[in-house]
Amino acid sequence: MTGDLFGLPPLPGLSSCEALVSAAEERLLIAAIDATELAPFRFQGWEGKRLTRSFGHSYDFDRGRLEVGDPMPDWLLPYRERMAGFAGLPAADFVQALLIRYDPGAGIGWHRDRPAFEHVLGLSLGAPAVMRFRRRMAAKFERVAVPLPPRGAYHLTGEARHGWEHSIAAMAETRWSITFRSLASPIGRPANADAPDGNMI
Ligand SMILES: O=C(O)CCC(=O)C(=O)O
Ligand SMILES: [Fe+2]
Repeated sequence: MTGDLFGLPPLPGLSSCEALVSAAEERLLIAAIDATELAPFRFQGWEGKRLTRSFGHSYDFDRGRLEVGDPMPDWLLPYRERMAGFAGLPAADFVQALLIRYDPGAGIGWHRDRPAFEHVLGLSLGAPAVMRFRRRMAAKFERVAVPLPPRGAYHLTGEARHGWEHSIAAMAETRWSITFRSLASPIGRPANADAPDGNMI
């Protein structure tokens, strides 16, 4: 575990870990994600290029509210345990799992994760990527770029989670990710607290 993000300027609230899973586990996880029915991310009638599937509590961007979907499959649970351990938090707090496949040309636009969630844990598989962070400071944006190496994990909380937007540029090669999120409060927040503040497409 490191807070220094491979030598880049630290972003308070962001910590990362270079190899949370082995190459063999990475292959199994990619196969398990590909064996799961994924669908293009939907946002208020728009379709994104990345393919996603969530389990447990999920935020429905079309309806603008938190919903409870299918339970997490068993193969995800040991990884939820390991990632929560890396963050020093109880695994059971992570009530949402999100699987994403970014094929070439797919990325994720500038956004903050929905306020219904608090801690965000991410695991990167496949092609390396860069997570870009920005926040508006007076007239210009302050920016930080954080490498997301395959098999590495990151934990977003505090300032990095709430004070900055993040995005991933369109991928040239396929990347898969697994994200676990905890709820901001035991019952989440009202849907009307969740007005979108970024382009999720
Ligand atoms: O793919 C990732 O690691 C990040 C995904 C993300 O930012 C999100 O789903 O909110
Ligand atoms: Fe995000």
